[in-house]
Amino acid sequence: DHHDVEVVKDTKLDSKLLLKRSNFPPDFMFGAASSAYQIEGAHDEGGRKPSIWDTFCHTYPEKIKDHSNGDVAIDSYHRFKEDVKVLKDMGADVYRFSISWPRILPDGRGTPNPDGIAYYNKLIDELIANGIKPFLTLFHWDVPQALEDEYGGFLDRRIVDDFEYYSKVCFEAFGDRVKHWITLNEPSSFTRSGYDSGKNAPGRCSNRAICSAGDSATEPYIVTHNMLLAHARSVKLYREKYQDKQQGEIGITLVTQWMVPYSSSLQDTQSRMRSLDFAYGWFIQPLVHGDYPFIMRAIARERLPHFTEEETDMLMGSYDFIGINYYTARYTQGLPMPPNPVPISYQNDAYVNLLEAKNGVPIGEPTGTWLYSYPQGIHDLLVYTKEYYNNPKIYITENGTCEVDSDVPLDTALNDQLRVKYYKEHLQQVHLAIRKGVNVQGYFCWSLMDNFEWSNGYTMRFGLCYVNYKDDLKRLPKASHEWFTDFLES
Ligand SMILES: OC[C@@H]1[C@@H](O)[C@H](O)[C@@H](O)c2nnnn21
Repeated sequence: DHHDVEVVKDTKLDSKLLLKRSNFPPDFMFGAASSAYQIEGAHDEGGRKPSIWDTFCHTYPEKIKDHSNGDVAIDSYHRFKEDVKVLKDMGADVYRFSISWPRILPDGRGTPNPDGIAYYNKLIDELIANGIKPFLTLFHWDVPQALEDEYGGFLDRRIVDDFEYYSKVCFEAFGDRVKHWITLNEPSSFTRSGYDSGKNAPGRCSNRAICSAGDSATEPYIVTHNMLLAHARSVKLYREKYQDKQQGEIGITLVTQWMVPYSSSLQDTQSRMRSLDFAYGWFIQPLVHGDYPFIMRAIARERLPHFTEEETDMLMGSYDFIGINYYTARYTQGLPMPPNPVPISYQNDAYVNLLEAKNGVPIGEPTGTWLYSYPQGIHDLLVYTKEYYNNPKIYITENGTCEVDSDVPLDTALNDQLRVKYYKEHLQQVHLAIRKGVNVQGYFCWSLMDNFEWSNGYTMRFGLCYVNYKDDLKRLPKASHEWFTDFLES
């Protein structure tokens, strides 16, 4: 009756009004995220030696859309004080950034580089002096080239010891002031793009037209196994040697697109779960329940490594929080599985078509890139994680959208109303998930500034701030930066 309609209307209206910072839990942390190779530059300064991304961009410039690289990036190595001021003026509580492993340990191991330690100490001290808590990612894809040369990086079990030592150096150097640690950023993206499709460093895959070496049917599973073990050893070290004294927390950042069945057919609904298991369960299932998803064991069989009992004990529960990166969604269409499947690739093992549109209608608001805005997906992924994976403490360690770089006038480029809309709609969905009991305690925009977008170079802009690549990398706030500043005061 009339009253009910009013209630429904008010509730709907309410969700719009609710979007105030003060309607999030009082200790909920808001901020922005970045990563070393994408922002620092100074690729051969201060003792830093190449990572696999330096090598990848210099060796295969044609694999980067604009043939660019991170040699200079947005020069945050020299401008970090300016970056911190942008965060401070915005009212950010936290800033997530990553440490460049080959800046701390130029040869991947051995004596720490004092200039590298000094740089991150200056950045951490600048953040704390401005009342901003640092969230540190130890690994955001930049494997030291020295370790890639010596034993193939994450393809070899030896990297577990080297990653543990690198973690130790960072816990020792920064742990007195850094209370939030993330071991790995998106191991699935690193594995899939580096060893299955080959489109990112180190550029390995089965297709010899794209990659000079690699095996998409086996290497993704080996690399992921070593990444999970490296993560678990780093957490074990922190808990045994540093956590009591330093009182910090440690976790991992995972990512998945949200998956929506293309139709209500059994084949498509099953393919939705299979896609989530292959993309997300590959990591969160071992971390929470101690082994890979059953469907992966059933399909990948002998190509999927096993954990020893000791490794399972070390892995299960090896997180104080789960970081979740969310951007977009896909429709899933199940593919028939042949009676005697021939191993081709990790991607093929999932027997799914991921589709960006249905009957010509995109799954979400398009951006001209792989990213379609599907706000409900962040809510669904959060509720799914709560229900299937023991209701962990969660930080949204990345969420954001992009525009394709173009020659539009500067004031047009700065008026990023699509990003304002994206943040409003996704924050509303995060708030709804919190109201449903999901234990989300922080949210990081990707990204603070436009920066080097991996194989898309500088052609995709994700920043709350515009970086003028044609005018000394000047930082200019976009409309979304203004909106977020107002939101953080609301
Ligand atoms: O593509 C935009 C961003 C990258 O810039 C980040 O480095 C990466 O962690 C990520 N994962 N998903 N989306 N992203």
